[in-house]
Amino acid sequence: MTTYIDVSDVSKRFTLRHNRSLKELAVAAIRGRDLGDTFLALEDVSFEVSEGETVALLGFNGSGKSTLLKLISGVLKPDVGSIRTRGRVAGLIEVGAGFHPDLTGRENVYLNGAILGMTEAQISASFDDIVAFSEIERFIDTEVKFYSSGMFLRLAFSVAVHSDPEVFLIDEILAVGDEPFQRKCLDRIRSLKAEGRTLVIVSHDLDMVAKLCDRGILLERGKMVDDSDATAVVARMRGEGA
Ligand SMILES: Nc1ncnc2c1ncn2[C@@H]1O[C@H](COP(=O)(O)OP(=O)(O)OP(=O)(O)O)[C@@H](O)[C@H]1O
Repeated sequence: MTTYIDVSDVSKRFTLRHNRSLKELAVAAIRGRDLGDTFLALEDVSFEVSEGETVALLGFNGSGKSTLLKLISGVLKPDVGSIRTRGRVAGLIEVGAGFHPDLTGRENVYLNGAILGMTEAQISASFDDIVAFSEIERFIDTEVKFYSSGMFLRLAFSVAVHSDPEVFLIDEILAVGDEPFQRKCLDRIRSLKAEGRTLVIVSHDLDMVAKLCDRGILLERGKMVDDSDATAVVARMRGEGA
């Protein structure tokens, strides 16, 4: 099986900012001390994802799931280690990311499609389908700064699925969609899975991920503590045995 995502010995540290008084800053400068408090969000994480696998990134709040997804999508770079992906990667990670607020929905479809590697001709050919799937026809010529978070999600999800990605990364954002749209997204995700696309999903909806995903990777305070069957990892999170 071809490897589509290769995460190798990855660590990511963030600097936490604090408000300091001028005096504290001056003393630190004179003594040559760094006031930056750093936080290790991911520590030595390694795994590979093969073509056609559906992987859930699991863990409690702050365990590093979104950071890991951002690293895979290329939005963030690791401090240590390397990440390699193969084929077109479409990430639905932050609501509204990749959209320009002053452009209309229509213009943003072209912008987003281009970011996802589609040619102008491909976007034009899929444009009507993209808009129909999103169900925001009436607002397609409105500037997206007036969109609700659900409308952003609708358009972003629709462009991403029509960009024909080999690897699809989805963070919690489906949660901002209303129930009928969430159901429609899940149907589409299931058909991507059936087509053999590679999926990595972050969600706190444990029943959904256990049903949808083959494999679960469990993070605890930035460390990978389990990598097995999604149902088994979900059971472990719920304290139902290892
Ligand atoms: N840009 C940043 N600067 C500083 N700290 C950050 C930054 N991004 C994330 N963190 C910290 O890294 C840790 C992991 O965050 P992350 O969003 O990856 O967790 P998560 O597992 O997705 O959590 P949740 O379930 O709450 O969404 C958190 O403690 C968070 O505060």
